[in-house]
Amino acid sequence: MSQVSASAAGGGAQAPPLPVFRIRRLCKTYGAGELAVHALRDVDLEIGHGEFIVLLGASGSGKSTLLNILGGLDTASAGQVLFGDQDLSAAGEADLTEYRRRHVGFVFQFYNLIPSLTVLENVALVTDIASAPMQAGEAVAMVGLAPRRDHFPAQLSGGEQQRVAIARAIVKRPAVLLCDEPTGALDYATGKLVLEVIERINRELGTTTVVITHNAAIAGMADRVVRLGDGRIQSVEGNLHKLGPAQLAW
Ligand SMILES: Nc1ncnc2c1ncn2[C@@H]1O[C@H](COP(=O)(O)OP(=O)(O)OP(=O)(O)O)[C@@H](O)[C@H]1O
Repeated sequence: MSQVSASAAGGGAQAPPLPVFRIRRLCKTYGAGELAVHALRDVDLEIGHGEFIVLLGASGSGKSTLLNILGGLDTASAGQVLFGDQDLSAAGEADLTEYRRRHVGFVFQFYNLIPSLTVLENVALVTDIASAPMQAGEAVAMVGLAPRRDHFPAQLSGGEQQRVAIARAIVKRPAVLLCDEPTGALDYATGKLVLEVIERINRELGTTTVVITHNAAIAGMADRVVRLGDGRIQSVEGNLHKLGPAQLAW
């Protein structure tokens, strides 16, 4: 995976980051015949190393489908998705499982923590299947929950549980962090705290990050904002001046 982990060697400050993902004419169709749903139609996109992408679009526009294909949870019907030099669109189930384990952290709207395990244990669980994880305690500290590491999920607020889910996603030092509505179940202030954690991980670990949201204000945090509509890319816009979560208002 040298193409993914390398920086833009010798490229100078203006060089664009090396692509982590190269998506070409990606199509995803669910079902067949009259019942066919064209969730993605000819999507072309490159996502650079360390980029923070916000994915916007109406309900049903294909955001989760794209994220799931990037994360190896779903497969393309046509077209190509390259992760570095690995062709995810040609990968079998075993290779996709290995890809997810090694390279991808997922954060969903609902936290899916194991209720009978403490914060630290929920995070440590993942380190067994990772090749070069950080210490579980380090990941818990990164999301600001060191004082709560021995608490159980039921003893935590929604935002704290989401931060545990983020610690679990990043403890294996994934190349890619994929977040599907990470603040969807949270109130304003808590949502901002969670966005701060995601932004910090992107900045400090250089983790390429894709965040799906219905909240257009979050777009201010992105390097680039990708809008989907009816399975197609409607626009891709760069932010010259990224905003921190504290500067966002909605
Ligand atoms: N497993 C599936 N079987 C059939 N159709 C599906 C399946 N998954 C998604 N779809 C359809 O594909 C289209 C895109 O769905 P997708 O979940 O990617 O949209 P989305 O933009 O993430 O929507 P939302 O914002 O509501 O989560 C929708 O029409 C959806 O109904």
